[in-house]
Amino acid sequence: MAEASKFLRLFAKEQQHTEHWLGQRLANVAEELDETGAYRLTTEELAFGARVAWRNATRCIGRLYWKSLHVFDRRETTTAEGVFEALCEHLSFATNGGNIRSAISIFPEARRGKAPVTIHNHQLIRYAGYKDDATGLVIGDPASVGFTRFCEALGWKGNGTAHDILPLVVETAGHPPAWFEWPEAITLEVPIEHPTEPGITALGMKWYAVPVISDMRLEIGGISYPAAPFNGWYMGTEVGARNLADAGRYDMLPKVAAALGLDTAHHFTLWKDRALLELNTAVLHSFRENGVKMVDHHTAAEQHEHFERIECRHGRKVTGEWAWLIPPMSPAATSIFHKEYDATVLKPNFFYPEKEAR
Ligand code: HEM
Ligand SMILES: N=C(Nc1cccc(CNC[C@@H]2CCCN2)c1)c1cccs1
Repeated sequence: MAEASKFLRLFAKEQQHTEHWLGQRLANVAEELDETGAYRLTTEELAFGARVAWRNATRCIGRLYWKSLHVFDRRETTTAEGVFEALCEHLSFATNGGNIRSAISIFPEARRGKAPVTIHNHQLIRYAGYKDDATGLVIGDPASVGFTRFCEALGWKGNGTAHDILPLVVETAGHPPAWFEWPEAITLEVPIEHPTEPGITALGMKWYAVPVISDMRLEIGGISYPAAPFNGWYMGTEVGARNLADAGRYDMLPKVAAALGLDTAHHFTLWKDRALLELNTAVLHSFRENGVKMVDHHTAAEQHEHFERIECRHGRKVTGEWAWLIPPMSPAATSIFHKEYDATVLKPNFFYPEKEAR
């Protein structure tokens, strides 16, 4: 009841409900908890809770837009086919022809610690990774090798290319995991081209438009929603400085450096930094050319500053995790680097499944 009343007080305060309304709501919830050991949020309370969970996400640089999160209340959807259909609708709404809109789909809450719906994907759209155990070579995304093998064990078969989109794998109570191939029409991708270096374009890189995190648990007022996939748009460095650059991911820096004719024999030529810069330039250029929303890390940092000012103006303390808020490229060139952040984890919030300490 403590978590419930804390959340409902927050809801009443920020939505300007009267003391009378709060008294009534708390009495009803107390009765529901007494009778059934659980209580149910209204759709309005659920949507407010999901938006505040984003506002409280200490690692998120994109929180300025927390109020505009579109919430799909899918608490009545309990079949695998229903989940797939709901997520196709979510992806279409979010993609919006490239003018990406932030959204979350919230499936039924856990009951007695059991999840009625489990989504096994880390992200709804992600590339497969095929590892040859003999040579150790990987085709595709090395981060997906384990999940790719899981999908193959379920009967899924990819085309063995570096950009095979993995299926949705959803498990509902009492049934084995089911997999579903996403319809072509809703998996928008962007070919990565460099505005002036044809050698980089010739590398044939591409990335998907919409990141949808589908393996985090949403907690609101003591209720846990284990399946609550949410999407925003990408910050360019996520694709250009990590997914395509990391040695443990697509490891493209040596190839980009070769395309630029750089001297890679010594660190002091800063060839890695020059390759990173041109790769990230290509990523931002390509998303913009294709009309797919993406934010550069300087603009994102400014937007976070704006978020901080608004939160202070509303008398709310800003919480943040510095090491995650700073971008992986030129961090000290953004204002975030030169500030300290209170890493307190407020609720509602998003957690990794095991509710591990963060
Ligand atoms: C709208 C555009 C958005 C942008 C540009 C953005 C940007 C980011 C970035 C760059 C990260 C760090 C990710 C990493 O380093 O792997 C992050 C983390 C996070 N974001 Fe956002 N975000 C956006 C929207 C959202 C939305 C809509 C939600 C939820 C409703 C959200 C919740 C989170 C959470 C929970 C984390 C931490 C993830 C973790 O702990 O692994 N973000 N965001
Ligand atoms: N732009 C985004 N990026 C993002 C947000 C949260 C989590 C992640 C994935 N983070 C995990 C990876 C893998 C290790 C470090 N980063 C990406 C968004 C994804 C969904 C909504 S916004």
